Amino acid sequence: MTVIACIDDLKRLHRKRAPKMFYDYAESGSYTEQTFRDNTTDFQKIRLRQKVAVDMSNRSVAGTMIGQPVAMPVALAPVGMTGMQSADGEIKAARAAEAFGVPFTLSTMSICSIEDVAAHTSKPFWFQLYVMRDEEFVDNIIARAKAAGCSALVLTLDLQILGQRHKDLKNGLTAPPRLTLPNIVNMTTKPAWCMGMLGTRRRSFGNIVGHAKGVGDLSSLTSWTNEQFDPQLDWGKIARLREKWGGKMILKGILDADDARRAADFGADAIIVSNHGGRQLDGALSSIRILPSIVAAVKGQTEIWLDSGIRSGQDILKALAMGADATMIGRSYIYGLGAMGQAGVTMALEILKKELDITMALCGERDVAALGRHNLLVPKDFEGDWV
Ligand SMILES: Cc1cc2nc3c(=O)[nH]c(=O)nc-3n(C[C@H](O)[C@H](O)[C@H](O)COP(=O)(O)O)c2cc1C
Ligand SMILES: O=C(O)C(=O)c1ccccc1
Repeated sequence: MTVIACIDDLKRLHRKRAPKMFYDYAESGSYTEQTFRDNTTDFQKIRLRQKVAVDMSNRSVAGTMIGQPVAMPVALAPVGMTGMQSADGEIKAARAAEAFGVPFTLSTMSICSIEDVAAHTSKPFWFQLYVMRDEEFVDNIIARAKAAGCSALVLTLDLQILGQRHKDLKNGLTAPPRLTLPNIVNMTTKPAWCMGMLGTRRRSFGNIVGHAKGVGDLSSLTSWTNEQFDPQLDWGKIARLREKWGGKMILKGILDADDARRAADFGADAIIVSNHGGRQLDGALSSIRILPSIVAAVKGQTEIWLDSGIRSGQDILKALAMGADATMIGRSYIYGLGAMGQAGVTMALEILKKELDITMALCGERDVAALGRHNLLVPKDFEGDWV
């Protein structure tokens, strides 16, 4: 029996158990992967201030996100093709999140459809929207998310055109996912994954097949995305989308203080400081490094959440202490899913919560709401002197 102690252990198992093309898809950053690497290494540059001889009983890591109670300030970020990491992956992840008490976000590019996930969960989840050129499709998917009872719309703004990930190109990753011979050969070495996939009919984009124009065409992820996604998305369109949706709206992919101000003035219920896990603009700063400038610009006007690079409870604590109101995780739960299905997602959440709680105690804090810069040792030049 392998003991799973940390997220990295789940990552190793994910790599072993899922087909190379899908593990690579999850583990990729765009181009040189500089931003992808910075996301994790920048967290490591921040250190923690130990405090002793303070009462550490009765601790709580619970909080709220857009008014909804959460077991810890962590939500599952939208991840496309989750259902290729493990059969029916979106349903498994949503169920694990629901049982744990944290929000789940379903991607537009999911394998299980909105209706599939709604049928297999009992609490509302959030829906992430990618704005397509086909307006009828967009209207329709918003209506479907409403009908399924989704309690927030997460509008992603940083991927109207796809940053190239070299591994996907080399592995021949297509949209929707189809198998080439080398990929089939690799899959024969992943028997549990194959059994899972043979046991489900959910193997294509569940929200899209039969809904979006041209979706039947088999092309690379890059060309397909660029054909489907609306390159004209701007603040005017965002306002019209909010009218159509009529509920809570979260803007994802903010990485600039001026954009954050614009989003706050717009009245976003939350913004997600994110570089898409290093998968889009290679060369952008890590989320944790840009966070202080965004906190300075809009703290208190809208909730500020952060994702990109969180791999431990210590990282969550650092993000909160740097001024984020909450966090999101992508790969940290995807590794769990690829390693052990629903139980692996639960395990990832348990690991993060335990790490967050213990680290908080060692910092002399009893409540995540009390975390702040006083808990951190940040190098003087951390934010950098960029001009
Ligand atoms: C495999 C993969 C697929 C993703 N798909 C989507 C998506 O469909 N929609 C979206 O808004 N973000 C997507 N993201 C970005 C995540 O929501 C999130 O911003 C990112 O994973 C955070 O970085 P982390 O993986 O280091 O936690 C994806 C990320 C990964 C790793
Ligand atoms: O891979 C991604 O990061 C992503 O968001 C995406 C983009 C196009 C299709 C599927 C997922």
